[in-house]
Amino acid sequence: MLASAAAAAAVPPASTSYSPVKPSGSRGWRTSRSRRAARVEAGYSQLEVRKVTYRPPGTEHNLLNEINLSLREKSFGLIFGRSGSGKTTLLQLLAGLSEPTSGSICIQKYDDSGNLNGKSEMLTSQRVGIVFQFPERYFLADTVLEEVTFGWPRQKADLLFKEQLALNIQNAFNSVGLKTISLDEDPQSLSGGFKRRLALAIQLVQTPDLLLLDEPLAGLDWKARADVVNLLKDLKKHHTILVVSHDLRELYPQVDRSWRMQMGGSLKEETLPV
Ligand SMILES: Nc1ncnc2c1ncn2[C@@H]1O[C@H](COP(=O)(O)OP(=O)(O)OP(=O)(O)O)[C@@H](O)[C@H]1O
Repeated sequence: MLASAAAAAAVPPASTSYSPVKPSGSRGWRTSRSRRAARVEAGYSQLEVRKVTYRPPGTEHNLLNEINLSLREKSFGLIFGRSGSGKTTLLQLLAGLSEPTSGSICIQKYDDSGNLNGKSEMLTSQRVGIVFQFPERYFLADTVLEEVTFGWPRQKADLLFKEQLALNIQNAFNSVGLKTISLDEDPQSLSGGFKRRLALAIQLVQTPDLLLLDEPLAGLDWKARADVVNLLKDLKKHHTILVVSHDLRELYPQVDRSWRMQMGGSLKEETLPV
């Protein structure tokens, strides 16, 4: 079954319907204003991490210390640094998997002149998609469709909701270049590059505003690496992407801003040493 043709037909039956779509009021970098108003509004939004410190519960040392970072929408940020410096820990905070000990993570709107436009909004986990290192190791389902919808809360859904879900699947598969694969295929039978595409699609179905990727090229052969880099180049046109990686040279052309995570958990903006 082709993804583009099959998405609607493949939507789960009513008895096991899914709820992947976030409440409309909290979606997008948009503020709480109406969608129509947002469309005519100029300006831009950016992710702002302000003085974030993190100390795991029950421990005595901070893993992250007063982290500041801002990333404008539809741009590509990269965090690099030595192993164990705290890069993944920061991604986990941004994804809402753990909470900062102090500081805030929010979205701030600006007008065209760079002046604040309204209050900042806390970044909620529903607005973030995260792809962990070696995501294919966590594939559990027997088919691509089940993998994409796996873990979604199950509840009664109306036809409109199902149509939206089918559309989200179709859009996600189109944007990662998977529109020709069969939704019945075993995810483990896909090539290395296609598995990474699938992992991205799984996140994109939920229409996140911020996409976090931990070592997206790790473990891939040269061809698949080039494939994923090209994909990220395309995704950047419509998404805000923050990557943690040691593969600086390959990602360099896509990078708008970069930071070095230093041992001791402080972050410093720095151009890539390539
Ligand atoms: N909950 C925790 N409690 C105590 N220490 C932790 C906890 N989580 C992570 N650490 C430690 O924090 C440090 C930072 O880990 P993290 O995985 O964020 O580093 P990293 O920069 O992403 O490393 P790598 O490049 O190897 O992936 C490590 O020494 C790790 O063992």
